This record gives sequence, C-alpha cells and structure tokens, in this order.
Amino acid sequence: MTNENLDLTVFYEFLTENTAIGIHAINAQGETIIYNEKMKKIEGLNLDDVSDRSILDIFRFNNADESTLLQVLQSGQSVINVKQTYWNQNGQEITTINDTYPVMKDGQILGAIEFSRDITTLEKLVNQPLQRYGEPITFEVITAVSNEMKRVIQIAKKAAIAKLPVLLIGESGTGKDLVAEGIHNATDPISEQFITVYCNRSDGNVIDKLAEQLIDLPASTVFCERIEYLSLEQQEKLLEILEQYGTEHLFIASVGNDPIDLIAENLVLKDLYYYFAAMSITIPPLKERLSDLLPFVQDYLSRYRRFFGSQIKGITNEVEQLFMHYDWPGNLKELEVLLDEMGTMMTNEEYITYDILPHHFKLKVQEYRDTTPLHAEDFVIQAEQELMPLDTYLREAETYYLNKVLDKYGQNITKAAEALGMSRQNLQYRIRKMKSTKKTTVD
Ligand SMILES: Nc1ncnc2c1ncn2[C@@H]1O[C@H](COP(=O)(O)OP(=O)(O)OP(=O)(O)O)[C@@H](O)[C@H]1O
Repeated sequence: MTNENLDLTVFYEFLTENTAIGIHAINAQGETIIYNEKMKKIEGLNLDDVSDRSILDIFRFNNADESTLLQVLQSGQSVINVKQTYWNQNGQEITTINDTYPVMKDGQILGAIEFSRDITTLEKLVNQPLQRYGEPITFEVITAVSNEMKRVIQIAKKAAIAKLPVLLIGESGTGKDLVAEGIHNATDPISEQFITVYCNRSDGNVIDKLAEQLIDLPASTVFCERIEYLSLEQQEKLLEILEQYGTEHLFIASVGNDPIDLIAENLVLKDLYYYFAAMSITIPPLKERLSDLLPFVQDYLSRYRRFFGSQIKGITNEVEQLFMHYDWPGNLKELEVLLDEMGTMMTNEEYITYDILPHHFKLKVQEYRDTTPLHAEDFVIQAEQELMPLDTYLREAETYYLNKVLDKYGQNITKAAEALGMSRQNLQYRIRKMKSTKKTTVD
C-alpha cells in the first residue's frame, strides 16, 4: 500500500487516544466531538465503558474548560498557557496548563479544541514546598478557630502523647498533612524524621521503597498519605511493615473518605484499617466549619505581607460573602491556591476585590452572585414582608450602598468619597456611625 492510500484517520484516532495530553474538541454548535482518554483521567471520569459521545455531552464538565472553549468559539482567538488548579469529579486536585484554539477552514470557524497538559505531580514537587509555612508545622500554625477544628487538635495532641498509630480522615485539602506533621512535632522526645509516603502518586512499589528506607532508620514518624490509593498488594506489604516496625516508629495514615465505605468498596484492607482505627481523627470539610475561613485568609495574608512586603490588608465584604457561600470542594487547599493565584496578579492593591478574583472562580460563584444581589432584597417592599420604620430602612439602604461603593473602590476612602460626591471626613463619619450601629445591633 502506498502512503497516498493509507487511511490516516486510524493513526489520528490512535494518537488522540494514546497521547499524554488531554484533548477536548467542540463543533461550531458547542457540542463535544472529541474527548480523549487522558481528558477523562484529568476530569476523573470513570466512563471506560461509554463510547457514545452523546452521553459525554450531558456530563457536567469542568465549567472553566467548557467556557474557554465556548469563548474561543465566539471570539476566534486562541487562549494559550492558562494554568488552572481545580478539584475534579473524584475530588482530586488537578493542575493543568491549557491551550485552546479555534479550528478554522476557509476563513470559517468549524469548532474549537483544547489541549490540557496535566502538571499536577510537577506542581506538587516544585511549588508546594514554597507554599508551605517556611517553618515546622506545629499545632499553633494550624488554623483552628471552629469548635470542630479545636476538637481535631485536642485529639491530635493526645495522639502525640500516646504515640499511637493515627488514622486521619477527611476530604482533600482539609489539612490532614498538617495535622500529621503537627503530631510529629508534638511528640516528646521528638522523632528523628517526618517521612511522607505519597500513596496517591505511587509508582506501584512505593511500599517496597519504604521498606528499604526503614532499615536502620532511627525512631521516626511515617505518614502514609491516602492509603486507599495503594493497591491491595501494597497494602498487605504495608501491614507487614507495621507488624515489623510498629513499635519503633510512629505510623500515621490518611484516607479521603469514610473508611468503612472504602472497605466496602474493596479499596482498603480491613486489617489495615483496624491497625490505625484506635485513634481516628475526622477533619470536617471547610463548608461545615466556615468560622475557620476568614482567620485562614487573615493568616495567609499576614504571611504574604511578611514574605513579600505586600500592602494587602484583607478582602472586601463582597468577596467575603462569596467565599462564605461557595462550597469549597478542595477545602482550605483550594482557598490557598486561589489566594496564591490572586497574589501573583496583585500589584499594590490593599484589598482583594471581586474584580481581582480569577475568571474560573467567578464562574463558580456566578449563580450565587446573580441570584443573590447582596442584601438588595431587603429594599424591595413585599406584601408579606413586615414593614420597617422609614429611618431604619434609610439607614440600612445607606449601609448597603456605602459598602457597595467602598467594595468597588477596594476600601479606598478618597476614591469612594469622590464617587459619592462627599468629603472624606463625611464618609469617614458615616462609616464610623455604620460600625457603631452594627455593634449595637449585634450585642
Ligand atoms: N487548618 C489549616 N490551617 C492552615 N492551613 C491549612 C489548614 N488546612 C489546610 N491548610 C492549607 O491547605 C494545604 C493543604 O492541606 P493538606 O495537604 O494538609 O491537606 P490534605 O487533607 O492532606 O489533602 P490531601 O488529601 O489532598 O493530601 C496546606 O498546605 C495548608 O497550607
């Protein structure tokens, strides 16, 4: 067969399905026409047995990807080198770099195609140590303002004293690594080394490597992160290690879901669970302990000021409301990644405003923002709503409006006063009045 007669489609199909780059293509109507294996892996879809693409069309894809494709379809302009960190359908943290191009023929747009490079592992190896606190993790560094988190720290302290095996249970980004390191640093005398075994990035024989490392190792803390990602064979090996070295070293393990469910799904060996279960600590997701959110942001920003000499003071009320209503599937890690991302975009702003939020995050909170104009419903007279005295109504309307304007200008009094057509002093007086009224109402 000559090259001219060769059906290249077969080669293109093979290439698409076997490349290490995620590919998602849509036609001019915005319908998915290519969605390759690697993209399914990146998105965490378990659709091996699905070949019919129409089923893929109804699947809820990552919003930001979808919209970049649609955006490119509309504009005809490529969008390249967009770095994104998000939590996929399996709750795994994924970082990708995406290039999205229009597909043109004879001056007409036929569709758009996105190439997604999965850089999760690289990102973790290179950047995460930098995002760390630059100091050993002790319980004091961990944000624990909520009662739930205070309880976690309380049990973790007991675990450090007892030096018993610990199982940390919690979604991705809830702080299991931090708590494990906190336990290590609270042991007395402190164990020699803190070793993390990354089971979720395992190369298949990570436990064999641990076994080699443990020979001649002085008393240390060994943290096996996300044991449910180990093969059952590797879990058996881990059990053997625990039997052999359990009295010498402190072993801590973590799982991302309810361990009983993981056992039922045959993802975790019952005996391995029993080994750790005596001291299990559940770290609730961020959405169930929202009182940790703002203190975490404040801690983050004060570190940011210290390390980078930045001016940043806080977040505006509007951003705070959005943060408090978003459900944070990636928990504090997602919030931290978001703050990192905004940090790189800020120059000399003092407040994080809605405008600074990255596009992908705006999309996530768009529905809430659209359906819930901030307190605006308070000013609409509804038949069933109890009427308030005029001066209360006017005071609330003033508070609402001043806050909106201050947010718009990143809390800059001079600019906000100018926009409101009043002097700085007048605005400052009104802000003070607003704050004292708020205090009186709360007390
Ligand atoms: N309570 C907290 N206080 C301060 N920082 C936190 C807290 N929880 C999480 N973080 C931040 O989030 C990042 C991720 O947390 P961590 O790696 O401990 O989560 P994890 O539960 O182990 O997630 P995974 O299961 O994905 O490994 C940490 O580097 C830390 O900066």
